[in-house]
Amino acid sequence: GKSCLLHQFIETKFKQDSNHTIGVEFGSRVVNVGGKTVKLQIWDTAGQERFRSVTRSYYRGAAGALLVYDITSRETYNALTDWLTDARTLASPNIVIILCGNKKDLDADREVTFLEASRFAQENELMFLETSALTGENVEEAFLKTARTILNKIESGELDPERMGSGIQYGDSSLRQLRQPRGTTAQTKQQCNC
Ligand SMILES: Nc1nc2c(ncn2[C@@H]2O[C@H](COP(=O)(O)OP(=O)(O)OP(=O)(O)O)[C@@H](O)[C@H]2O)c(=O)[nH]1
Repeated sequence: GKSCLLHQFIETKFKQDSNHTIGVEFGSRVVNVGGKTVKLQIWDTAGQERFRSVTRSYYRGAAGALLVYDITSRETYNALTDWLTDARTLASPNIVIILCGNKKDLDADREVTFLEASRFAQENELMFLETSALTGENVEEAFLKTARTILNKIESGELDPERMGSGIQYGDSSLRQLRQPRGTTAQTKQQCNC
């Protein structure tokens, strides 16, 4: 459901006749997160094993990741451990990961319970949501939750955007003050206006 989730997030509609992704595709959307304008650049990687060597090169420099399985397929759930290992070893150790149990609309065909997956998420320090790329349920939330958590980590100093491979780039140099206390930022702005 990766391509359909990305399409739903960017176009706000369900992608009919989605084919297997060849290698990697790309999408971006500008969003507002906590009053800040953020451009999210998203890589949609192929899930098929034959593309693994290509997709592995795209982990580096990612600030966040959506780890997706299909709630109607235990096989996709069982594969999560391998995908998670790849994400943690190939991306930054600070990477923010949200687990998405997709195809929430197909509850009658469910093979993985919400409780089981939320336990897995908790054990592995992942955020967790069940989504539906078909109805759009929780899709925006999944991307925005990831963006908000990344931004919070910058504000708390846990994540340094200036570090090589952080996956974050300021669009405007004044935003570098993101890590300063709120009062300081306002004061600096005032000084600039003089
Ligand atoms: N019912 C339902 N079907 C979905 C949903 N999301 C995706 N699908 C279907 O699941 C199939 C695979 O979706 P994709 O988004 O192409 O999956 P993918 O993860 O990008 O696949 P790869 O590129 O091969 O890794 C397609 O037939 C979609 O129509 C959903 O939320 N609900």
